[in-house]
Amino acid sequence: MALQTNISTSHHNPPLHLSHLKKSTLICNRLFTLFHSIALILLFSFRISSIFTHSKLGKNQPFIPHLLAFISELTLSFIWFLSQSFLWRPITRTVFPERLSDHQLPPIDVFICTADPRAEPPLGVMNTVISAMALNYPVGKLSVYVSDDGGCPVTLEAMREALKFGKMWVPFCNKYDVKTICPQAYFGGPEMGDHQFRADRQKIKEEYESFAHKVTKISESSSCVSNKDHPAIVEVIVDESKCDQIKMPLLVYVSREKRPYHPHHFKAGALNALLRVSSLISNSPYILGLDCDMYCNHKDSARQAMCFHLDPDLSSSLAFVQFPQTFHNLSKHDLYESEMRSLFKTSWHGMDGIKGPCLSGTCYYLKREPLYELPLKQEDINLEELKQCFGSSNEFIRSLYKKYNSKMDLKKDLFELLQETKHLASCEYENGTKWGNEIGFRYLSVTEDFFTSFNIHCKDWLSVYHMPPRPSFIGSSTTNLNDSLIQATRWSAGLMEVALSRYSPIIYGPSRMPILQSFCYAWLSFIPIAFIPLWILATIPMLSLLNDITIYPKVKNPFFFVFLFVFVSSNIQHMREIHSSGASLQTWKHEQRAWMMKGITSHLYGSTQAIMEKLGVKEANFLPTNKVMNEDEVKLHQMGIYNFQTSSMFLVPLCSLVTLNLLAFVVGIIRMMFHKDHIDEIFIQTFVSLYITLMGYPVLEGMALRKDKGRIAPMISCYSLVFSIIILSFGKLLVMY
Ligand SMILES: O=c1ccn([C@@H]2O[C@H](COP(=O)(O)OP(=O)(O)O[C@H]3O[C@H](CO)[C@@H](O)[C@H](O)[C@H]3O)[C@@H](O)[C@H]2O)c(=O)[nH]1
Ligand SMILES: [Mn+2]
Repeated sequence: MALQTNISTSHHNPPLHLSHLKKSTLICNRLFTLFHSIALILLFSFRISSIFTHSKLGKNQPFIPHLLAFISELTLSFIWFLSQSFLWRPITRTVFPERLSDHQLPPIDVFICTADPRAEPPLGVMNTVISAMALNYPVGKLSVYVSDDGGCPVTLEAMREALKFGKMWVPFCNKYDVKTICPQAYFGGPEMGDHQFRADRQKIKEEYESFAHKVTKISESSSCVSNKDHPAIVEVIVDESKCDQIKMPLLVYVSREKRPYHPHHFKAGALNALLRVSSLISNSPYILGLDCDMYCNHKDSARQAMCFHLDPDLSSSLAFVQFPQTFHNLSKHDLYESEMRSLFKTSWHGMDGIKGPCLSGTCYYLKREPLYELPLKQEDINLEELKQCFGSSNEFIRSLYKKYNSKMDLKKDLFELLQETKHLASCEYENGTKWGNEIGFRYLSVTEDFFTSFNIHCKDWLSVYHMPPRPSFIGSSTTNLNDSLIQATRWSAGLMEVALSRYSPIIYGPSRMPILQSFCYAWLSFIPIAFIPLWILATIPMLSLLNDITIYPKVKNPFFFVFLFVFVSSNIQHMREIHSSGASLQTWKHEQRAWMMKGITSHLYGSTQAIMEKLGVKEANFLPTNKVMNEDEVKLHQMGIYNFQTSSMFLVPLCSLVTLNLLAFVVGIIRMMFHKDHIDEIFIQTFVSLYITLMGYPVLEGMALRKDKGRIAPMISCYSLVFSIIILSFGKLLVMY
């Protein structure tokens, strides 16, 4: 297919990167937005007139159901409207890293966060560490920091082993130009090459196995647990067993001080401690942020990122280069939408065409500078003021104005330096400073990536999204309903914390960034409010049907086609998006289902959590997702069968709503059969119930047909029955108003 592309280049000669804009997609998107908007305006006009004339509708036409239906339509339209900003100007990019020479490359500090050795097995974390050390980058310009929020001695011990193994692994990767630089992933792949290579590969494989065995063994010990009460630990890992012939990136272990009752601000707190500690040790101007399960899968990602960071036209205003998150454990039926396709394959490209994608927590190359707001001119520098802002450490403040440290001074003052870093990683250090509020990663929300990113963009920084054909980073995604819903609840809470704060993008954004960009951020922060229309649509049409109330236009009414158009057009838009990101139509079904399931449960609970935090009745919480695989679970996941082993809090609403809609559908059909003249009136409502029943079919199957471990337990079905009765009695109230 011939693509009409608009290419814009950087002014480096020859260019370091190109960006492509597909004009045809752009025109198509905008026309679509136009037609859909017109349909929505017509739909509102129907609603408004039917609400205002409801008194004329007769005694069977109460007001509340119409009002609720209108609220659901308004909310959905609002979300839809904001989401159009992502389709305004999507772009893609190409880079030419071979045009950069080694001496140009700036130093990079890699930050790897881990929090819980039980949920995040140390062997997996070490694979990430090793893959980062094997990046194709000048050795002296790469430092790897591990933040261990678990404060676990096993992680430290594992790092010593990782450095030893790394000394064999990195030369092997260099010698054979190995692409998969994460050992675990590499040995899971095919083996190709000549005799010499096979022999070397076999040798290094044995070394890896022995390393993996050691780490697994120490991970089984009773000391492999989280410690929530300990002083700061900072250690530069050195390998004494071999002389220092093989140069390796600097490897540093950091576990900030933890005390019960002292708020530690989860991952953002860990990252800020790393920012300070690393500034005394290597102080590189760029940071590669990684979650502990996200290994480097492309040795050139750092060089690719530098194609943007070193472009003379872009450099001074570019805050970060974001790569997509990709996952090794997806199933071809992505039941729980763990792939986050819409974000990484659509939304981020869209934002990239405005002022850049949102920071995504991991897989980013971020400049240090946007996290600090420093007085740039020498005469503006006031030490006291700086201390109030950045804390009491003179050493740290000096680092702010210093170029990165070379390894030379490091050896000399290591002891003193480490003392100071412990002070920087202590609980007390941030007291009374601006850390987490105006500098560093922000604490307001448990989705620290989202909120920090919003702050950076508000200050007019740019970002870039780069999605090379070979994934640069690969991690593990959630593979069961329970983990997915818990994770979605945390995200919902985090996003709503921002949406409900004074930094709400819809209010705080427009004066500080292009309007379309603030719409993108607003859309992201308002994702959770989808619970409102979803709950309404799952209950009101169904209850109205059961209680003889008509809330949608009759088939003969011209507005019927407006509703039909809106429904069909929004789904076609979704399908078109899926198609253009290369996924199959199955994905449409799975994404619709996941959206409904998460909307009914996670978004509701997350929003409630955020509201309770706002009222001061509950504290924020960050439960790391589980990265340990269970064989039965993996099987179900690969076969595309839902695993309903989760709490009743999640299951009961789902079971009740699906069953009630099935009931309503049956009642609707019976009524249509016996009173042909009713078809006209109840057609849409019956259809809504059918649609929800079909979307919820796996739930019905889980309740009634399945016998395996992943089914829905009979006890849950009993609770659901009780809950359904409550909903039905609520329906009786509706009729009255
Ligand atoms: O108190 C904490 C909690 C978590 N983490 C680390 O944060 C990372 C992300 O946590 P994970 O449990 O994997 O959460 P996910 O939901 O998978 O993470 C997504 O969402 C987070 C925000 O909620 C972002 O920070 C992540 O980058 C993004 O991948 C992991 O490396 C954890 O070790 C900490 O360092 N300290
Ligand atoms: Mn994760």
